[in-house]
Amino acid sequence: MKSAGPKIDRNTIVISIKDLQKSFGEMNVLRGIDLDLYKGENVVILGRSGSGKSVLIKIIAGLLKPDSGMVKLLGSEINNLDKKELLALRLKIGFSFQSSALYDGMSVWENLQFPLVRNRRDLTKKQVNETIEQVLNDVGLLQTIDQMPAELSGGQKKRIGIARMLILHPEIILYDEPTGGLDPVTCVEINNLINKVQLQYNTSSIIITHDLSCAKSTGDRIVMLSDGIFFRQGSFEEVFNTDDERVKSFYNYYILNQ
Ligand SMILES: Nc1ncnc2c1ncn2[C@@H]1O[C@H](COP(=O)(O)OP(=O)(O)OP(=O)(O)O)[C@@H](O)[C@H]1O
Repeated sequence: MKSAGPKIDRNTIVISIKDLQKSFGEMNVLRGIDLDLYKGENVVILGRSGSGKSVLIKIIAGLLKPDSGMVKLLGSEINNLDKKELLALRLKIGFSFQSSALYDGMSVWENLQFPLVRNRRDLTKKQVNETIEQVLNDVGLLQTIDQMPAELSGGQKKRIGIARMLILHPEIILYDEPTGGLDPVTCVEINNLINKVQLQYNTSSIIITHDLSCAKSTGDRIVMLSDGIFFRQGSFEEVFNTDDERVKSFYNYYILNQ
């Protein structure tokens, strides 16, 4: 069970998705997805490999076009925005990629400085340095400031990836398999960081994963994706306290693969 979380504002919807559909040829990957994400909430989308989680998050991020349906981010329907408006909106959305997506040829400081100065030309050198140090401190890795990505562990790279996203203070964060490829102890650290970010940066997040521990500790709400629809949702306990074979088989699959 997730420990005491933030106050969720159920009067403010930051992501609204209605009847979203996406096919590739004959394959109907998303067959009518509806979801409202409330301000301050972390929603975990759980689904087996190939269930369409990445396709969904790419559509929300505006990287992939749906066949039909609607996605509203912070009150704006993304299909109705021109390129400039979409870019401005994207600045309010943080993407935490599975791969961390750091620039290998740049130090940690440079990896953070690059997006910051590109988007905040108003900052002085001193403010840039202070902002970088603050965000590195928040993810617990100030000591890596001069290191290169190749010198970091997988968990540290994930943290720096999260720091690079946080440096622009996003309102919404999309996490793609945040604990993918990490050992169980490092997974717990990343889960704790996701919760800390939610509280400290007042973010609302969608977390896609097939890691039940991650879902349990970070999700204020869990939705389960299978056969192109969300077939079950609620707290972790509500979702898993069932005889539904699709839920039980997911659970068994997870336990077997630990
Ligand atoms: N650009 C594409 N062209 C054709 N098929 C695609 C494309 N992107 C995804 N698919 C298909 O859509 C289905 C869902 O893929 P997706 O990557 O969303 O799964 P996932 O739930 O994220 O899986 P995993 O947990 O393994 O990352 C898969 O069958 C995949 O092959």
